Parts: sequence; C-alpha cells; structure tokens
Amino acid sequence: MPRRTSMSENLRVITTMLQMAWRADRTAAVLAFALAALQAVTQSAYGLWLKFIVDGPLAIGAVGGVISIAATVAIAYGGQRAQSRLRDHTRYLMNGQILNLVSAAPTLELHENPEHLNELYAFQREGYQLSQVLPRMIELCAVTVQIITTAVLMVLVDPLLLALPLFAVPSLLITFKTSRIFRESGERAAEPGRLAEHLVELTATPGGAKEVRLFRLQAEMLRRFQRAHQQIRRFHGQAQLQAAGWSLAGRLVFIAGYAASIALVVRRVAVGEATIGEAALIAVLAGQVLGLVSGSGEVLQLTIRGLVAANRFVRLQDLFGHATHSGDRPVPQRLEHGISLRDVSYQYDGAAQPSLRNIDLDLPAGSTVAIVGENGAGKSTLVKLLAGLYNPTTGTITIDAENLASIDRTHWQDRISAAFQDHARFELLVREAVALGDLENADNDPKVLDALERAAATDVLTALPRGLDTQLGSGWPAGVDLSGGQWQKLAIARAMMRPAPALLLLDEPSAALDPETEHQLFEAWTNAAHALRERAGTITVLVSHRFSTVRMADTIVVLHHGKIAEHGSHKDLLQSNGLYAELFNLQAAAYR
Ligand SMILES: Nc1ncnc2c1ncn2[C@@H]1O[C@H](COP(=O)(O)OP(=O)(O)OP(=O)(O)O)[C@@H](O)[C@H]1O
Repeated sequence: MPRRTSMSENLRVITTMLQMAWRADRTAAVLAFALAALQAVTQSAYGLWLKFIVDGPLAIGAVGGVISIAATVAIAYGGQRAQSRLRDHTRYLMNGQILNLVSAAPTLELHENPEHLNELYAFQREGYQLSQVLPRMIELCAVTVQIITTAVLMVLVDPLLLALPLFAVPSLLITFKTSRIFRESGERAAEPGRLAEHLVELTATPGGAKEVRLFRLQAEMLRRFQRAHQQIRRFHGQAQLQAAGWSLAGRLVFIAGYAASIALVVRRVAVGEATIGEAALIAVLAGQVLGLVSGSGEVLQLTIRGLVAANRFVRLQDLFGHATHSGDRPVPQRLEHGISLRDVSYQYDGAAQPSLRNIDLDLPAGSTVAIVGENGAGKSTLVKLLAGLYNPTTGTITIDAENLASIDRTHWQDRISAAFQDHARFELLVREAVALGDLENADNDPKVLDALERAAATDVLTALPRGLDTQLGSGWPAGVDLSGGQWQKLAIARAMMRPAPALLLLDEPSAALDPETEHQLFEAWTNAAHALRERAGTITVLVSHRFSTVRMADTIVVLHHGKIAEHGSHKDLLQSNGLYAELFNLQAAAYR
C-alpha cells in the first residue's frame, strides 16, 4: 500500500535534491535558478516595457529594441541549456549512487526481500522522473516570481483586476482533472502496453525468435500486437476527447473574465483614468495569467510526481546505506586455526522454517571440505553464510576465534574467492571477464592465462577468434557467445585469479562440465590447497553432487533437511555406513 510521506520527509527529499544538484554541477545549478527567475521577471516586464513605449516616456529606438529582444532570447536559451546540463549531470550522479549503494551492501538479504525489490523496480521505472524534479522546482520558483510581479503590476493599474486570476481557477482545477483522466487511461493501457512490449521482446531475443520461427508464429504475434495497440489507442483516444471537453469549458470561463478586464480598462481609458499604454499592459498581463495559473498546476503535479520518485530514492539510500554497516575488526593475514560454526541457524526472510538448523562445524585451516546433500538440503545457504553474504539468524561463525559479525565484511570478502553454478555472465573482453576476480591484476596477462589454465579453460581461449581480446556476448559488435560449460569455465578462472585466498568457495561450479574434468579440477585444487596450507591456510569448500570428486576432500559434510547428518573423511563415512555410504553406493552402482 502506498504510504503517506510526512512534511519533514518531503523537506529532506527537497534538501537532498538541492544538495545533489550542487554536487552534480554547481555552475549549472546556480545559472539554472538565476536565469529562470530572470526570465520570469523579463516576461512580466514585457507588458511594462510595452506600456512605456506606447505612453512615450521610453524611447529605446531600434538598436535598444534589438538589444532587449536579444537579451531576452539569450536569457531563455541560457536558462534552458543550464537546466538540461543540470538534468543530465544529476541523472548520472544519481544512477551512479544507486548502483554504488545497491552493490555496496555486503549481504544479499535486501536483494531477496520482495518489498525492497518492488521499491527498487518501481524506482527503476520511475527513476527518469527524478531528473525532472529540479527543472520543475526551478520552473515553480520562476512561476511564483512571475505571479508576484504580474499581480503587483495589475494592482498598480486597478486593484479590481486582481479578480482576473479567479477566472483562471476553473482552468487550474481542470488541469488536475485532466491529468487524472490521463493517469487513469495510462493505468488501463498498462496491461496491453506490457503485452505489446513482451511480444516485441519475444521476437527480438534469440530464445524467443527460435520458437517464433519453428512454430511459424509471426502472423499470430503480429495479430496479438495489433490487438494490444488498438486497445491502447482506444483508451488514449477516449481520454483525449474527455480532456479536450473539460479544457474548453475552463477556457471559456477565463475568456469571459478576460473580456471583462479589457472592458474595465477600456472604460477607464475612455474616462481618462488610465493611459493607452496601461491598456496594452493589462492586455499582455491578462493573457499571461491563464498560462501562469494553469501552467503552475501542471508544473506542481509534475513536481509532485518527481518528488515521489525522489522520496523512493532517499528511502533506498537509507535502506542500502544502513545495510552497509559491518564490524571493523581486521581479517588475519593467514588463517591459523580455521573457521568454526556454533549452533548456526538461518531462516530466509518470509520463509516458514529455517533452511539451516543448529550447525556445529569446524573447518580447519588448510583443509578441503566437501558439502553434499539432496536438493534443498541447505548447501548453498551454508556457502553464502561462510562468504558473509547472509548473517546467521542465530549462532556464531568465527574466523580464527574472531566473530565474523565483528569483522569488516568487505575485508573478509576481499580474502575470499568463489565460483557458483549460477555465476554471472560478464559480457566484456575475455581478459576483463576473468581479471574481475582480482582487479589488482587486471592488466596482468600472464596471471589471467595462469587462472585460465588452473580452471582447465585454455581450450575455451584457443577456440576464440581474438584470444583474450575477444568480446563476449553475441549482442555486441564482433561479440561471440559461449556454451554453458564455457561460461562456467570462465567463472572458475575468475575464482582462480586470487592467488592465496583465506577461503575458496566452489558451489557446484563445474556442474555443466563432464565428471572427468570436474575430478581433475578438484584434484588440482586439493593439491594447491595443501601447498598453500603454510602460506595462507586456505580452506577450500566444494559443493558437488558427484561422489567421485567429493571423496578426495579431507572432510565431507552431509546435510539433510538443513541439519548435519554426519561428517568425516570418505573412509570414516563409508565405515559408519550411514546416509553418505548409501548415497555413494547408489551413485557408484549407477556408473557400473
Ligand atoms: N532466497 C531464498 N528465499 C527463501 N528460501 C530460499 C532461498 N534460497 C533458498 N531457499 C530455501 O532454502 C532451502 C535450502 O536451499 P539451498 O539453495 O541452500 O539448497 P541446496 O542444498 O544448495 O540445493 P541444490 O542442491 O538444489 O542447489 C530450500 O528449501 C530453498 O527453498
């Protein structure tokens, strides 16, 4: 449900936007506000200028006329340029801030909370309105300046003329009415609009395009697209007709007031109480009043819409800003003892029951640990807890006796390397996609090649047209797409970039590879981990469903419904003849 914002929240939003403008481009911000105010004054002064020319005291001549017009045009043009520069710079600054905030949060909880996701989604859709807030606020200031100067000039001629704006009030109210008509028609057109967008996307993306061709769906897609568009046009057409009727009625009321004002001034000129110049002044001002009153309504509405988006931005800032706080204790350079979990449970936000319960586990420094268990047993959740991507709901995780909750989370994550089954596909150059695993070595080709080798991914490289310089992703010029397994090998290579992490997490990173390759990879990693035992005390954690690989680990942890069913070496677990022995024998029998 949309929540109401308080006055102090609105004030904070406005201050944030003004600070943002100042930081984005202070010259453009000052110019935009100053020139808008100047433009408002010159517009009102135009009538005054006309009066003095008609009544004679002002003789500016042709040169003076040209200079005044040129100055007016320069002010208007300069103001527009400053506003659009300010809008662009603020938008970049804000998008950068959102990206920074969202990715700076060390845990994933906010990314999985539906309420926060809706907030983020709505912001992404409305974000463009944010760039309208400042220009609208500037316009609002300008309109206010113009209303005041216009009112002062009118009072000077005849205080009765102040009644004219009252005739413009129906037009102002009608602006609110018509914008409601358009908003409602927009809401009704949203569903066919989304459908039309979805149909275009389906035919344009490789996955959809394949099926559209094979099932010969082109004509059907076009028919559905046209039907959706007819609906959209009908909604918009009805709204436009209704709005036009209302606007006409409002204008007729104003025209009656306008005619009465002119008649009033003409009568005063006839009886010698006013000059012809004053009549010209009122004709100009009265014409501007309608534009001012109905225009300020429109600007006000756009400002409100922009402020709603700005409010969301401030809330996201609070939400993600708050989530970035973590402890400040350092991570030991070398793991001496290892990682311990004591009575750790984890329940996802909104989940009916915990995904992990009362986990007690020691991962000694320098060891290799395999985690096995059926789908949904809690393996990935355990991996993410170790990575500090979630905080345990209860219980503690300690790193060499230091509680993970008091360790600086970003430093801990700097000391981890990881590869996941649902890895990211970075559509960059191959070199960059791998080197992201250790930005300090982004330009170090020998390190990138070494990481590719340790990921058994050199075959991916040799098949690519430009080696490390190949652009990934077929949607980019000269870009190439890779198979699922090849993408996975690059993700593993990324994890291999950090030479001596404290923790190497491998969550089914080789599920798309054949069992033989996975076996060889884990064998190499186990040897490397043992070699690193003295230097870094690296703990290697592997999640896999393949028992031929898992058996190599020093410790195997068997998870069952979120609990540790048993743990120990392959030999010990086979001897104890529990769940592990049962699963191992089942898989071995299937391979025989
Ligand atoms: N983001 C989430 N929100 C809510 N529940 C989740 C979330 N992620 C996982 N779960 C639930 O937590 C439980 C453990 O999931 P987890 O991904 O850790 O299992 P897993 O052992 O890695 O499974 P798999 O072998 O299928 O990858 C499951 O019941 C799952 O439905």
